[in-house]
Amino acid sequence: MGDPSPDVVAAVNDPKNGIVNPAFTPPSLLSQQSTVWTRKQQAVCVRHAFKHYGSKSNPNHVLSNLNMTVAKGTIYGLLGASGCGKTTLLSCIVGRRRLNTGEIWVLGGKPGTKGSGVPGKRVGYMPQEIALYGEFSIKETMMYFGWIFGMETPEIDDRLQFLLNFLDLPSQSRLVKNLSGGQQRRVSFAVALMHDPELLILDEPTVGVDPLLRQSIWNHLVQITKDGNKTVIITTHYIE
Ligand SMILES: Nc1ncnc2c1ncn2[C@@H]1O[C@H](COP(=O)(O)OP(=O)(O)OP(=O)(O)O)[C@@H](O)[C@H]1O
Repeated sequence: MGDPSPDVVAAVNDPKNGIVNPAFTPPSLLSQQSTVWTRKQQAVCVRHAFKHYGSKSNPNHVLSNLNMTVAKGTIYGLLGASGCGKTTLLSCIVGRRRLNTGEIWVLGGKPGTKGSGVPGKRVGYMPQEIALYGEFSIKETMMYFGWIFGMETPEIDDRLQFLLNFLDLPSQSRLVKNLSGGQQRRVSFAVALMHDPELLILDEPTVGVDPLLRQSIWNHLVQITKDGNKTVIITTHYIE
Protein backbone atom coordinates (compact mmCIF):
# COMPACT_ATOMS: atom_id res chain seq x y z
CA MET A 1 0.00 0.00 0.00
CA GLY A 2 1.55 3.32 -0.99
CA ASP A 3 0.57 6.89 -1.62
CA PRO A 4 -0.99 7.50 -4.00
CA SER A 5 -2.17 3.91 -4.32
CA PRO A 6 -4.52 2.70 -7.03
CA ASP A 7 -5.76 0.02 -4.64
CA VAL A 8 -6.90 2.21 -1.82
CA VAL A 9 -9.78 4.63 -1.81
CA ALA A 10 -10.28 6.92 1.13
CA ALA A 11 -13.90 7.69 1.87
CA VAL A 12 -15.53 9.97 4.39
CA ASN A 13 -19.13 10.37 5.36
CA ASP A 14 -21.21 13.11 3.93
CA PRO A 15 -22.32 15.02 7.03
CA LYS A 16 -25.59 15.99 5.39
CA ASN A 17 -26.99 12.56 4.63
CA GLY A 18 -24.50 10.15 6.09
CA ILE A 19 -23.80 8.48 2.75
CA VAL A 20 -20.32 7.09 2.38
CA ASN A 21 -18.78 8.50 -0.75
CA PRO A 22 -15.89 6.34 -1.95
CA ALA A 23 -14.95 8.77 -4.70
CA PHE A 24 -14.34 11.62 -2.28
CA THR A 25 -10.73 12.42 -1.59
CA PRO A 26 -10.33 14.72 1.40
CA PRO A 27 -8.37 17.88 0.62
CA SER A 28 -5.97 16.81 3.35
CA LEU A 29 -4.94 13.84 1.21
CA LEU A 30 -4.37 16.04 -1.82
CA SER A 31 -1.95 18.25 0.04
CA GLN A 32 0.43 16.58 2.43
CA GLN A 33 1.88 19.91 3.59
CA SER A 34 1.02 20.03 7.26
CA THR A 35 2.73 21.05 10.42
CA VAL A 36 3.14 18.88 13.49
CA TRP A 37 0.50 21.05 15.17
CA THR A 38 -2.10 20.39 12.45
CA ARG A 39 -1.24 16.68 12.45
CA LYS A 40 -1.94 16.54 16.17
CA GLN A 41 -5.40 18.04 15.64
CA GLN A 42 -6.48 15.12 13.48
CA ALA A 43 -7.95 11.90 14.81
CA VAL A 44 -5.24 10.02 12.91
CA CYS A 45 -2.36 11.26 10.83
CA VAL A 46 0.12 8.93 9.13
CA ARG A 47 3.17 10.29 7.34
CA HIS A 48 5.64 8.45 5.11
CA ALA A 49 4.78 5.06 6.54
CA PHE A 50 6.85 2.07 5.50
CA LYS A 51 6.21 -1.43 6.78
CA HIS A 52 7.51 -4.75 5.58
CA TYR A 53 7.35 -8.31 6.80
CA GLY A 54 9.99 -10.96 6.29
CA SER A 55 13.76 -10.67 6.34
CA LYS A 56 15.80 -7.71 5.13
CA SER A 57 17.12 -9.83 2.27
CA ASN A 58 13.63 -10.95 1.22
CA PRO A 59 11.16 -8.33 2.45
CA ASN A 60 7.44 -8.25 1.72
CA HIS A 61 6.76 -4.51 1.42
CA VAL A 62 3.22 -3.85 2.61
CA LEU A 63 3.14 -0.10 3.33
CA SER A 64 5.29 2.04 1.10
CA ASN A 65 5.36 5.79 1.79
CA LEU A 66 1.74 5.86 2.90
CA ASN A 67 0.14 9.13 4.01
CA MET A 68 -3.29 9.27 5.57
CA THR A 69 -5.25 11.99 7.35
CA VAL A 70 -8.44 11.26 9.24
CA ALA A 71 -10.22 14.35 10.52
CA LYS A 72 -12.11 14.21 13.80
CA GLY A 73 -15.83 13.55 13.48
CA THR A 74 -15.63 11.61 10.23
CA ILE A 75 -16.17 8.05 9.12
CA TYR A 76 -13.14 7.05 7.13
CA GLY A 77 -13.45 4.00 4.91
CA LEU A 78 -10.37 2.03 4.06
CA LEU A 79 -11.03 0.08 0.90
CA GLY A 80 -8.52 -2.10 -0.83
CA ALA A 81 -7.85 -5.49 -2.32
CA SER A 82 -7.33 -8.42 0.01
CA GLY A 83 -3.75 -8.46 1.23
CA CYS A 84 -2.95 -4.84 0.33
CA GLY A 85 -2.18 -3.96 3.96
CA LYS A 86 -5.35 -2.58 5.58
CA THR A 87 -5.08 -4.71 8.73
CA THR A 88 -1.36 -3.99 8.99
CA LEU A 89 -2.06 -0.25 8.87
CA LEU A 90 -4.82 -0.49 11.50
CA SER A 91 -2.56 -2.58 13.77
CA CYS A 92 0.08 0.17 13.60
CA ILE A 93 -2.54 2.84 14.35
CA VAL A 94 -3.73 1.05 17.49
CA GLY A 95 -0.16 0.35 18.59
CA ARG A 96 -0.17 -3.43 18.09
CA ARG A 97 2.54 -3.22 15.45
CA ARG A 98 5.23 -0.68 14.69
CA LEU A 99 6.16 0.92 11.40
CA ASN A 100 9.67 0.31 10.07
CA THR A 101 9.87 4.04 9.33
CA GLY A 102 7.41 6.91 9.26
CA GLU A 103 5.20 8.57 11.84
CA ILE A 104 1.75 8.06 13.24
CA TRP A 105 -0.23 10.44 15.43
CA VAL A 106 -3.43 9.19 17.00
CA LEU A 107 -5.62 11.66 18.89
CA GLY A 108 -2.65 13.99 19.18
CA GLY A 109 -0.12 11.47 20.51
CA LYS A 110 2.07 8.68 19.28
CA PRO A 111 0.62 5.18 19.85
CA GLY A 112 2.47 3.32 22.57
CA THR A 113 3.91 6.41 24.24
CA LYS A 114 3.15 7.37 27.83
CA GLY A 115 0.01 9.43 28.22
CA SER A 116 -1.16 8.90 24.64
CA GLY A 117 -4.05 6.68 25.78
CA VAL A 118 -3.35 4.47 22.76
CA PRO A 119 -3.52 1.53 23.03
CA GLY A 120 -6.04 2.06 25.77
CA LYS A 121 -9.47 3.34 26.47
CA ARG A 122 -9.44 6.24 24.03
CA VAL A 123 -9.67 3.68 21.23
CA GLY A 124 -12.09 0.85 20.52
CA TYR A 125 -10.68 -1.78 18.19
CA MET A 126 -12.54 -4.60 16.57
CA PRO A 127 -9.94 -6.84 14.93
CA GLN A 128 -10.75 -9.02 11.96
CA GLU A 129 -10.00 -12.21 13.86
CA ILE A 130 -12.08 -13.04 16.93
CA ALA A 131 -10.04 -12.27 20.04
CA LEU A 132 -12.46 -13.35 22.77
CA TYR A 133 -12.26 -15.90 25.57
CA GLY A 134 -14.58 -18.80 24.68
CA GLU A 135 -15.28 -19.86 28.28
CA PHE A 136 -16.74 -16.45 29.20
CA SER A 137 -20.43 -15.75 28.72
CA ILE A 138 -21.41 -12.62 26.79
CA LYS A 139 -22.04 -10.82 30.08
CA GLU A 140 -18.71 -11.90 31.58
CA THR A 141 -16.95 -10.75 28.41
CA MET A 142 -18.52 -7.31 28.62
CA MET A 143 -17.81 -7.05 32.37
CA TYR A 144 -14.19 -8.05 31.79
CA PHE A 145 -13.58 -5.45 29.11
CA GLY A 146 -15.70 -2.81 30.85
CA TRP A 147 -13.59 -3.10 34.02
CA ILE A 148 -10.40 -2.93 31.95
CA PHE A 149 -11.75 0.29 30.44
CA GLY A 150 -12.31 1.64 33.95
CA MET A 151 -16.10 1.57 33.86
CA GLU A 152 -18.31 1.08 36.93
CA THR A 153 -20.43 -2.09 37.05
CA PRO A 154 -23.86 -0.32 36.80
CA GLU A 155 -22.60 1.62 33.78
CA ILE A 156 -21.43 -1.64 32.16
CA ASP A 157 -24.83 -3.21 32.86
CA ASP A 158 -26.66 -0.35 31.14
CA ARG A 159 -24.35 -0.43 28.16
CA LEU A 160 -24.63 -4.22 27.95
CA GLN A 161 -28.43 -4.05 27.71
CA PHE A 162 -28.19 -1.43 24.95
CA LEU A 163 -25.61 -3.45 22.98
CA LEU A 164 -27.48 -6.78 23.36
CA ASN A 165 -30.51 -5.16 21.85
CA PHE A 166 -28.72 -3.03 19.26
CA LEU A 167 -26.57 -5.88 17.93
CA ASP A 168 -29.32 -8.48 18.15
CA LEU A 169 -27.27 -10.71 20.44
CA PRO A 170 -28.62 -13.85 22.16
CA SER A 171 -29.01 -14.27 25.92
CA GLN A 172 -26.18 -12.68 27.90
CA SER A 173 -25.61 -15.99 29.72
CA ARG A 174 -24.56 -17.83 26.52
CA LEU A 175 -20.90 -18.84 26.37
CA VAL A 176 -18.89 -17.19 23.60
CA LYS A 177 -17.58 -20.56 22.38
CA ASN A 178 -21.16 -21.73 21.70
CA LEU A 179 -22.11 -18.73 19.56
CA SER A 180 -22.15 -18.71 15.77
CA GLY A 181 -19.33 -16.96 13.92
CA GLY A 182 -21.54 -13.97 13.15
CA GLN A 183 -22.66 -13.72 16.79
CA GLN A 184 -19.05 -13.89 17.98
CA ARG A 185 -18.16 -11.05 15.61
CA ARG A 186 -21.02 -8.99 17.02
CA VAL A 187 -19.79 -9.61 20.57
CA SER A 188 -16.38 -8.42 19.38
CA PHE A 189 -18.09 -5.33 17.95
CA ALA A 190 -19.92 -4.79 21.25
CA VAL A 191 -16.58 -4.89 23.09
CA ALA A 192 -15.22 -2.15 20.80
CA LEU A 193 -18.33 0.00 21.43
CA MET A 194 -18.52 -0.75 25.16
CA HIS A 195 -16.70 2.31 26.54
CA ASP A 196 -17.90 4.74 23.86
CA PRO A 197 -14.35 5.52 22.69
CA GLU A 198 -13.18 8.67 20.91
CA LEU A 199 -11.77 6.61 18.05
CA LEU A 200 -13.44 3.45 16.83
CA ILE A 201 -11.42 1.22 14.53
CA LEU A 202 -13.40 -1.55 12.91
CA ASP A 203 -11.86 -4.19 10.68
CA GLU A 204 -14.70 -5.64 8.57
CA PRO A 205 -17.44 -5.13 11.19
CA THR A 206 -20.34 -6.11 8.95
CA VAL A 207 -19.13 -9.62 8.04
CA GLY A 208 -21.76 -12.10 9.27
CA VAL A 209 -24.35 -9.37 9.72
CA ASP A 210 -27.72 -9.37 7.93
CA PRO A 211 -28.68 -6.34 5.77
CA LEU A 212 -31.12 -4.85 8.30
CA LEU A 213 -28.61 -4.94 11.12
CA ARG A 214 -25.91 -3.68 8.74
CA GLN A 215 -28.09 -0.64 8.06
CA SER A 216 -28.65 0.05 11.75
CA ILE A 217 -24.90 -0.28 12.39
CA TRP A 218 -24.22 2.32 9.69
CA ASN A 219 -26.91 4.60 11.14
CA HIS A 220 -25.33 4.27 14.58
CA LEU A 221 -21.87 5.13 13.24
CA VAL A 222 -23.25 8.21 11.46
CA GLN A 223 -25.05 9.20 14.66
CA ILE A 224 -22.02 8.94 16.96
CA THR A 225 -19.79 10.96 14.61
CA LYS A 226 -22.34 13.73 14.09
CA ASP A 227 -21.19 16.05 16.85
CA GLY A 228 -17.56 15.89 15.73
CA ASN A 229 -16.19 14.29 18.89
CA LYS A 230 -16.06 10.67 17.71
CA THR A 231 -14.24 9.26 14.71
CA VAL A 232 -14.60 5.92 12.97
CA ILE A 233 -12.12 4.12 10.73
CA ILE A 234 -13.55 1.13 9.01
CA THR A 235 -12.47 -1.48 6.50
CA THR A 236 -15.29 -3.03 4.60
CA HIS A 237 -16.17 -4.61 1.30
CA TYR A 238 -19.65 -3.07 1.46
CA ILE A 239 -19.38 0.48 0.19
CA GLU A 240 -23.08 1.26 -0.02
N1 LIG B 1 2.38 -11.33 10.73
C1 LIG B 1 2.66 -11.35 9.42
N2 LIG B 1 3.83 -11.91 8.99
C2 LIG B 1 4.14 -11.93 7.69
N3 LIG B 1 3.36 -11.41 6.71
C3 LIG B 1 2.20 -10.85 7.07
C4 LIG B 1 1.79 -10.79 8.45
N4 LIG B 1 0.60 -10.18 8.50
C5 LIG B 1 0.27 -9.87 7.24
N5 LIG B 1 1.23 -10.28 6.38
C6 LIG B 1 1.23 -10.08 4.93
O1 LIG B 1 1.12 -8.69 4.68
C7 LIG B 1 0.25 -8.44 3.58
C8 LIG B 1 -0.87 -7.52 4.03
O2 LIG B 1 -1.71 -8.22 4.96
P1 LIG B 1 -2.93 -7.51 5.68
O3 LIG B 1 -3.56 -8.52 6.56
O4 LIG B 1 -2.48 -6.24 6.28
O5 LIG B 1 -3.87 -7.18 4.41
P2 LIG B 1 -5.41 -6.76 4.32
O6 LIG B 1 -5.49 -5.66 3.31
O7 LIG B 1 -5.95 -6.46 5.68
O8 LIG B 1 -6.08 -8.08 3.76
P3 LIG B 1 -7.60 -8.63 3.91
O9 LIG B 1 -8.52 -7.65 3.25
O10 LIG B 1 -7.57 -9.94 3.21
O11 LIG B 1 -7.85 -8.78 5.38
C9 LIG B 1 -0.22 -9.79 3.06
O12 LIG B 1 0.64 -10.13 1.98
C10 LIG B 1 0.02 -10.71 4.24
O13 LIG B 1 0.32 -12.01 3.79
